[in-house]
Amino acid sequence: MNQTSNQKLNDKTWARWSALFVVAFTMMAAYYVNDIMAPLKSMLEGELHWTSGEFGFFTGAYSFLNVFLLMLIWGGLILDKFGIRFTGMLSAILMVGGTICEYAAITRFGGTEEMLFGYKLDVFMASAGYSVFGVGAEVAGITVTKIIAKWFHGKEMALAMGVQVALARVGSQVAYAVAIPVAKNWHLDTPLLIGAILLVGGLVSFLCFTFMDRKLDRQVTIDTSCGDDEKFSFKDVVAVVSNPGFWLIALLCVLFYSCVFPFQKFATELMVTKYNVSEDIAGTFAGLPALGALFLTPVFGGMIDRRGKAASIMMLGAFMLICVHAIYAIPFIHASWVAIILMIILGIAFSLVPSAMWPSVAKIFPVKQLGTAYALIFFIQNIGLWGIPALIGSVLENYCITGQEVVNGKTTNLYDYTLPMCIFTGIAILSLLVAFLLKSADKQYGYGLEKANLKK
Ligand SMILES: C[C@H](N)C(=O)N[C@@H](CCCCN)C(=O)O
Repeated sequence: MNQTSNQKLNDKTWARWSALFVVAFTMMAAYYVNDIMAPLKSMLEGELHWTSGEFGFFTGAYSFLNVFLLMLIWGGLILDKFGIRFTGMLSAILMVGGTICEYAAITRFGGTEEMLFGYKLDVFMASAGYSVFGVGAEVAGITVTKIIAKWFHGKEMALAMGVQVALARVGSQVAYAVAIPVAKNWHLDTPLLIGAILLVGGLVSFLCFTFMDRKLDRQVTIDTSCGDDEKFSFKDVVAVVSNPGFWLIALLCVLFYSCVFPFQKFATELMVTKYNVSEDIAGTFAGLPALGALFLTPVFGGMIDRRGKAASIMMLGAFMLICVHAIYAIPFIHASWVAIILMIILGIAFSLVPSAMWPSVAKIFPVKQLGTAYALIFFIQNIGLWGIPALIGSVLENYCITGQEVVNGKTTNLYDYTLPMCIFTGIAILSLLVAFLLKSADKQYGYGLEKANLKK
């Protein structure tokens, strides 16, 4: 009896997993909206006359405010000052607001010739909305990591983090699979409208979480060690950036993710133009890495927990990435089955590296510096997520147009993707080099990355 009354809400399995699924739904909606415009690149070009450069600018806008206004750093500070409930709600509101702005840009001003600050009004406004959404999505990302740390402290924390990332991948995969069919059957803006509705659902679901979390806080003194330890402080910033492991993980993170997320944004068009995949299913192909990662991330996470070898696995993932991008770059291979197999291999790499990388952060830094480390790594990662799409879009527009085609009265460009794929291959080679340096640093500084997480 006494034992039951001392039990905190997160001691109950059903309660902590319900809390996880509730916040994971918000993140799933966020990942859907993050990826929903990518498969529509050619339609944006045909219907709204967006160039590849404009598409790249729009795609990179996700990270613009995070990088140039340091929003991830402020987000970290707000998270520590005002807590997970306030910050989570704030980020969900930013995601909804940004998406509504993006939707209004496309519906109200789509295809306009009006200019603002040297950009077409619709491109500028959609990018501004996507940028605000990006702040919400990234801050929500660190907030959810902290929520899991609080609710699963001393429990199945790694599994919970793996399940949350896996569920987020469902959002991505659905976005890639449905965007073109939905846009063709209804309107170009319908997939985004669905995203806005999902995000409102995500906001409501986060609101439900706040009630659960308030109840948890009201119960017998919750072990606050995790909350206090994760506070963002400038002393911790200095400690984190003085650690060589930080720079290697952050570099690997920016290089690896720059080869995956930005590549996926252009992959639908690559499938159609180079591998003659039908437009209706090209998005599903582009989303395959997310689908693979959905199943494999928890599996590889469990393997690494038991057997270790995280540094070697990051090297293997980076090597697989080089092979995938290098084969995509070969100009004379046009078989669609090759494209599918490469996407599956990319999915395996996309499961291997994150399931080894994120828990490694927890091995390199003490708990009190973890929140700071994650915020700074996300910040550096966002530099790549901003710069690489803009670079690829501009390269496509300036060097890769090979002709034009008219489909249903709408003119779109044809592109040769050899040069962009060579750029992705180059970045992947750098990521392997950094993964190798990380493995050497692990030997030198004894981070224990190759050791199993679970004690036998
Ligand atoms: C894009 C975002 N900054 C990111 O890196 N997301 C990761 C998951 C991070 C989980 C950290 N606990 C992803 O692989 O989607």
